Amino acid sequence: MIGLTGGIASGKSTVSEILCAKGIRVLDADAIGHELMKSGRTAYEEICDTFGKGFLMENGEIDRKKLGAYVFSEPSALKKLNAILHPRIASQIARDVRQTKGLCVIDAALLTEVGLDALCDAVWAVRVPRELQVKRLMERNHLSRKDALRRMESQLSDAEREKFVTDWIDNSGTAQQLEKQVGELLKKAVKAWEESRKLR
Ligand SMILES: CC(C)(COP(=O)(O)OP(=O)(O)OC[C@H]1O[C@@H](n2cnc3c(N)ncnc32)[C@H](O)[C@@H]1O)[C@@H](O)C(=O)NCCC(=O)NCCS
Ligand SMILES: Nc1ncnc2c1ncn2[C@@H]1O[C@H](COP(=O)(O)OP(=O)(O)OP(=O)(O)O)[C@@H](O)[C@H]1O
Repeated sequence: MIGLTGGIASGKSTVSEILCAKGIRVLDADAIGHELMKSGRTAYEEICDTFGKGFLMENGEIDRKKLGAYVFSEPSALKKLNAILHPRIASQIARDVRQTKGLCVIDAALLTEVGLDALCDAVWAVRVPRELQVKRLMERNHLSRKDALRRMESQLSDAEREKFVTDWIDNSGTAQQLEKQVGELLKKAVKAWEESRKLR
């Protein structure tokens, strides 16, 4: 199992796309979180009880953009949302991992915060220089510089990630340069995985 992490808008989804194109199964923690907060799920009820019906869209689903704008401006609210979702995301991913036979990658910005690093043999992290991260985040999410910085500051810094990362992926260059790095890391991971299978 490989953990894929990195700051917001560093390029994890872009790396995941490269991996998927190479036939690797990727478990996307953001997508799993989105599924878990849909109406009918227990997290939905807890989110409604905690944050009120003001965060619902007309169709009754949670308005993630509105909820995101609120929680990223209010640390105590983010803490409450994390307490509802993180244990559920962790359990769902642990279940998915148990059902996976081949090499698999967990894409999660909050890999260690959710405790998913415990499932991983290696942790890859994507990084970009801070200003480039701000620029990509502002452009992708149509955020002001202030809001982009707030979201970045709600996460660990790359210096803090250094403690648990086994391999860094530099995403300050072109798509081709990114693909080359991912290809090399994947070769190494496939080899390690095949070796470990021989020992089982
Ligand atoms: C705040 C929410 C509603 C915003 O939804 P939205 O669709 O706009 O964003 P999305 O889920 O795609 O997340 C985008 C990025 O924001 C960052 N992010 C998301 N949640 C958090 C968080 N709790 N703390 C810090 N950064 C976060 C990550 O870099 C993530 O990749 C949503 O992110 C959420 O429910 N977050 C709590 C669950 C969580 O921690 N998910 C990430 C698991 S790794
Ligand atoms: N090498 C690159 N050159 C230019 N733009 C890039 C590059 N890699 C990624 N991007 C762009 O940067 C933005 C952030 O990338 P991406 O969505 O992959 O980040 P992420 O780490 O998955 O974000 P999140 O933490 O929000 O899930 C996207 O708009 C993406 O198209």
